[in-house]
Amino acid sequence: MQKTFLDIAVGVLRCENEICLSLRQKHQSHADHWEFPGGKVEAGESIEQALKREFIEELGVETDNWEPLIEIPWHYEKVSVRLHVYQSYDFDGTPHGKEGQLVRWFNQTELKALTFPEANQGILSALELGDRYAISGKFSDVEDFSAKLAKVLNDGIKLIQLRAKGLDEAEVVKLAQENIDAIHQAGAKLMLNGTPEMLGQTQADGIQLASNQLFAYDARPIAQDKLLGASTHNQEEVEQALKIGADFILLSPVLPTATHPDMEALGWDVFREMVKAIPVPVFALGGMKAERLNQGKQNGAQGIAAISEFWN
Ligand SMILES: Nc1nc2c([nH]c(=O)n2[C@@H]2O[C@H](COP(=O)(O)OP(=O)(O)OP(=O)(O)O)[C@@H](O)[C@H]2O)c(=O)[nH]1
Repeated sequence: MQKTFLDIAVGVLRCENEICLSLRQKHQSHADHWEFPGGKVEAGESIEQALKREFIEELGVETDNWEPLIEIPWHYEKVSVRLHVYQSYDFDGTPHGKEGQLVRWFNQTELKALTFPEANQGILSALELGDRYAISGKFSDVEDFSAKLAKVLNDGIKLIQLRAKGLDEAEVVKLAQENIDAIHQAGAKLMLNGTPEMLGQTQADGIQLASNQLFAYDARPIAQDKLLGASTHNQEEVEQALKIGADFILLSPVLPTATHPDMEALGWDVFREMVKAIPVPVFALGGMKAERLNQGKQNGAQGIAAISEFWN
């Protein structure tokens, strides 16, 4: 039976590096869990109207300029919710708990140690990941790799996947270690296209599992404080990725691509419908150009991923 979702407007209110949270109260579901303020969207209301109303009612602040961050469908035992998560830096007044709830500002690192309702994992990932994901392409030698990487970092890209099909595992590990400081100094994160064992030998931030690796696991194969990316092409792979606790998903090919000419492109309509059912950030891959970023976001993507567009 198709379950109906309750539409919930959820607001990530930001001030410089900090985010405003409130603590759910004893009489509520998820008591003593932190949450991003918000609540049920009333009939006839837009998400933005619901957010403005909730922030006045619950926190006593006027807010404006809400921008979509991520949409999260989630089935709790007694209720199914669709969290429409928006963010804004624009508010007037000092947020305070008008309904007796504790309200506090936290920086992004502190968020990781807090207890949230389960559905919020995808919000935390969306806040952590940027909107461009660069995948390494061809390089002639180690110097060439570092030069191409420097350009990616200089372009402000914060998420990079080391994918080097011609190298063996030890060489990939070595390449990762040689470049990790430059990546971290630029405030970026490195994903290894490889195995959990390889991750353990480096200071990389996570692994990107290829679609055919996803089925080798029954549960999350790496620690919670590392990032698990999953590469997928269809519904079955997406479900497996979620089963093993992927923090984010790459879905491809969205558009026809020269690197995989044999694969039929999903197209934006199918991509958008699939993303609607996925509770973690999804990057669009396949035929992506920088100018497609907005189109990707309008179709529900966290952002776009590409090899040739970013690595040259
Ligand atoms: N505002 C907010 N709601 C969230 C978050 N995460 C999350 O799963 N939810 C869920 O979305 C619903 C929010 O609805 P609500 O805010 O109108 O409900 P409520 O406080 O009266 O709590 P209730 O669930 O006890 O009815 C709850 O089921 C809540 O657990 C979040 O970060 N912020």
